[in-house]
Amino acid sequence: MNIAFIGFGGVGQALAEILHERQEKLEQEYGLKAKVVAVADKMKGSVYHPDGLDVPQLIQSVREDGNIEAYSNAETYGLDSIQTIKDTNADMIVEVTFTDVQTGQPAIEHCETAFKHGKSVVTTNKGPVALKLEELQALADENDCFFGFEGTVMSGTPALRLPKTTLMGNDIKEVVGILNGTTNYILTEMEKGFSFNQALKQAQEYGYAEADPTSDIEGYDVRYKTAILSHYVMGEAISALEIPCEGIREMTQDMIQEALGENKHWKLLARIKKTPHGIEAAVGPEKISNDHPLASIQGATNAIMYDCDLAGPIMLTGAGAGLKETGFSLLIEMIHVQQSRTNNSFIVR
Ligand SMILES: NC(=O)C1=CN([C@@H]2O[C@H](COP(=O)(O)OP(=O)(O)OC[C@H]3O[C@@H](n4cnc5c(N)ncnc54)[C@H](OP(=O)(O)O)[C@@H]3O)[C@@H](O)[C@H]2O)C=CC1
Ligand SMILES: N[C@@H](CC=O)C(=O)O
Repeated sequence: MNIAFIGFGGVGQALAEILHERQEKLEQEYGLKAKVVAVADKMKGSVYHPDGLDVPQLIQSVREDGNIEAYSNAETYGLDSIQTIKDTNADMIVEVTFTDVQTGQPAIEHCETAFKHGKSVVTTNKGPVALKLEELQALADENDCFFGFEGTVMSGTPALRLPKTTLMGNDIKEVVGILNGTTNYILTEMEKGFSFNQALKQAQEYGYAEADPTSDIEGYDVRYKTAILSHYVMGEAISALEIPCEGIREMTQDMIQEALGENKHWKLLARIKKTPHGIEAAVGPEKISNDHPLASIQGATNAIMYDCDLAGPIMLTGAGAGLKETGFSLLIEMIHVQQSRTNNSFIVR
């Protein structure tokens, strides 16, 4: 599998390191020979070598020189993201540029270009999936390509694959979840007495927050994830903009402490419900009591509850953000692609 990274920030670098560190195990256990052949980043430059790049040297160039082009053994430098997708020997495009909650660009164009050139895409970028899932999936299918996006909801915790595979046969009536690591981290830290801004700064340092954290704080990131769940898991496409959405910017220390005094916790919740008139979804802060299953979810951990008609309520909890965790969500997609290539079978989503 020849891999090209489009975007090489926290998540991209984390995945590159995982691929390098687990190289032997991936090959032995899953037959996955993953070779990083190209990286294209907006400000940090781009490198390409058809025979593969040396990952430790690549990471060193980025972290020590702040520039990918400090890497010394590439064949080609300076390709832009579209040229990297079209004109290299990569067959797996890892789209990890920032999520644009208005247009989904440039990631949508990256995905379209890849599929039109017969290349598969794995991404953690919510824009293309929330805004263009149907069109992009159709284009991928038409060109015999894979489109993987597990990490768009709850990073490395399989919030999409679990309901689509393990819970098959149930009718999922309702989904409720804490779907943003940054805001859950902020709310948890505020309960310990830290200020909103101190907690946000820490979440940014840990790599949880979006490039523009407004998206986390105002709830837009959760709104996108809610749209993805509604479409992909609940089977009805709703426009993200139609989902009523309130974030946590107005949350004060007084509100947090008052809730604690009542044995309650503020949580930013996403709710998606099947009704006779179609899907109803909303995002907003709710004060929930100590005995609510989501009340104990702390820090960047997220959780989601699927209300299944046969299996009853099922809750999944795990990382909602984090670089290694999100890198893992991309790795699992690659392993699935490799296994389906090896077995000549359909991919288990
Ligand atoms: N971090 C997390 O925990 C999670 C992140 N995600 C999603 O994963 C994606 C990546 O996240 P993360 O790595 O944390 O974000 P970063 O901001 O660290 O990295 C994004 C990278 O994309 C680059 N970039 C932006 N535009 C372009 C472009 N047009 N062409 C090439 N490169 C571009 C940026 O370049 P430069 O900085 O040089 O301008 C930056 O290096 C985002 O979409 C995010 O929403 C999803 C789940 C969890
Ligand atoms: N900024 C997001 C990252 C994952 O989608 C979050 O904090 O959850």
